[in-house]
Amino acid sequence: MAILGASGAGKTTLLNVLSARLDSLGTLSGKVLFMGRPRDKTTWKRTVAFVEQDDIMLGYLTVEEQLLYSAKIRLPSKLYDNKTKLQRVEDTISMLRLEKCRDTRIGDAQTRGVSGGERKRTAIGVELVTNSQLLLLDEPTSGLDAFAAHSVIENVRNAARERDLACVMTIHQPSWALLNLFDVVQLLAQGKVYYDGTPEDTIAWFASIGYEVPKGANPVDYFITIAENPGKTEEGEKRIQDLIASWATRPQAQRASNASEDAVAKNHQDDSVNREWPAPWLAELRVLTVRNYLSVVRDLLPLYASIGQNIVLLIIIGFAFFRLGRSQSAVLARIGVLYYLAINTAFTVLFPVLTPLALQRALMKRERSSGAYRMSSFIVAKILVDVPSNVLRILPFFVILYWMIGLRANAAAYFLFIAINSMQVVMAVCMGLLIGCLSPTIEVGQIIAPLINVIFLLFGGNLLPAPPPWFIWLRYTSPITYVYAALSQNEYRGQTFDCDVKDAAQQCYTTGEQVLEQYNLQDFSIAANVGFVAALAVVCALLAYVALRVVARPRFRFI
Ligand SMILES: Nc1ncnc2c1ncn2[C@@H]1O[C@H](COP(=O)(O)OP(=O)(O)OP(=O)(O)O)[C@@H](O)[C@H]1O
Repeated sequence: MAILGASGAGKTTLLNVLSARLDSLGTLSGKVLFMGRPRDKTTWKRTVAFVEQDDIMLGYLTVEEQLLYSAKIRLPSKLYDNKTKLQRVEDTISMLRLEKCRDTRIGDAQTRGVSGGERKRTAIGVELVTNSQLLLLDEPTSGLDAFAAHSVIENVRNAARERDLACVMTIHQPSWALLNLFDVVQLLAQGKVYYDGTPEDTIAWFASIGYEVPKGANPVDYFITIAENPGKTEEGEKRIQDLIASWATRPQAQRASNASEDAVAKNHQDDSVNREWPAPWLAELRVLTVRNYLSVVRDLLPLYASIGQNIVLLIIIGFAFFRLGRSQSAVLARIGVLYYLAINTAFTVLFPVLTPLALQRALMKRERSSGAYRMSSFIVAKILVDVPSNVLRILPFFVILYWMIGLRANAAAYFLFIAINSMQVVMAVCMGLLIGCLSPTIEVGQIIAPLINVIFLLFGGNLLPAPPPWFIWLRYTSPITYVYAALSQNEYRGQTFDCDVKDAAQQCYTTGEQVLEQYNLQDFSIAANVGFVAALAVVCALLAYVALRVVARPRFRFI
């Protein structure tokens, strides 16, 4: 079925009402029946598949992978084993004529991928591969040339027939030939119907109420134009109201008979399986983790940027603090570089976590509107990929810097130094997740993230002489406090320094313990400090989960 109408006629709104995904306010009235029955709120999101106008896809995945992952998580495992899921992907690829581009990546603004028509057919395939009974498509042909548009509609029609799928789509200015591919066409103006029947009958109906298609004109354009009133004239408004009224009061002969009870009963499928999550938690986790992992290994630009960043930092920090000795100036330089390391990790990890979250979060919301997977598997999959990838990305920096600066030449201290910094990476990943999940948009997150870091660095070191009492909690919630203290204890404990100052009034540190005492870095042991960072990371991850449930929860409205 095609829904046609001028811009603003209410086509998208109608699809949103049918899918129950309407997120605007306003009153809804009327009835929505599916196969003669009211929609079941518990199964509807998995009964309906919706290809929205702005399809959200991961550009680094191939066409086949998009379909495969959709099948793996959205096809109910109770009805489809792995082999039948793969078969369904194969069938969908051939139905949508995607064989030629199955191994091509979708692409994005930076990298060219499949053509516009192939991208749209893939977006349709992602929905078609599922176990839904109704397929809704919002302007699947927009932005496509006539040939691509024709092939999309033809493929969808054949697939819908083969899968016995009810299919409703809005479509913008189709050619007459294209319109005739549909079984039913519905014309809308001001949210109301002014024609609903077969495409062939349109010409006769409009002629019968005085709108003969002018010679040479595209009938579709003509039928839409007569229901437009761009100048907001009284005459135009009257014409639209007449068109709506003529259809509402049409003779009985023109009324389509409602589906008979028999047909309803025959078509009614047992959809109790749609009440449950389609796949087990671990299967969801596996697919989402692999999908995230591929984003890291296929899009290498952030990795190259990070290698460049590490090289620049190594040159600057490594040579600025090169081979610190045992002099009094080296004692203070050590304190500076250890504090700097804690801050540097917090900043360099936050943004690589936040940036991809924008697309991932939008896609997750869309996929969860179809009841695809649990929120918990999304968060865990994100942590499972972001933590090791960020640790590995920064590890060479710590490994080399340690020796360049000439920190304590002791294997245990060296590995502990790497472990403490790695724990700080874990913390920064979880904090990035929390900020990304809490912010209404990722752009807002990118403003909040440095602000939070600046507050933490201010209260997490020795910058403030004594934090005001009502801000003391910031000192204990700042991960920098614990990382800085742990790194310092690891470096200073048991060390001795030369007292090489000439001025007798100047303080001289001869042992590392004196430094730790002076800078108040011994409140907790190294193990306790690392434990606090780990606990903060867990709290951030849990809060991220709660925040995501609130911010990115798909909303449904039923009438
Ligand atoms: N049945 C209705 N009753 C009242 N308001 C409606 C109705 N349908 C749509 N609207 C309102 O009309 C506006 C346009 O609707 P919508 O975006 O659905 O139009 P459209 O036909 O999809 O337009 P376009 O082709 O430009 O995407 C929206 O503000 C929507 O809230």
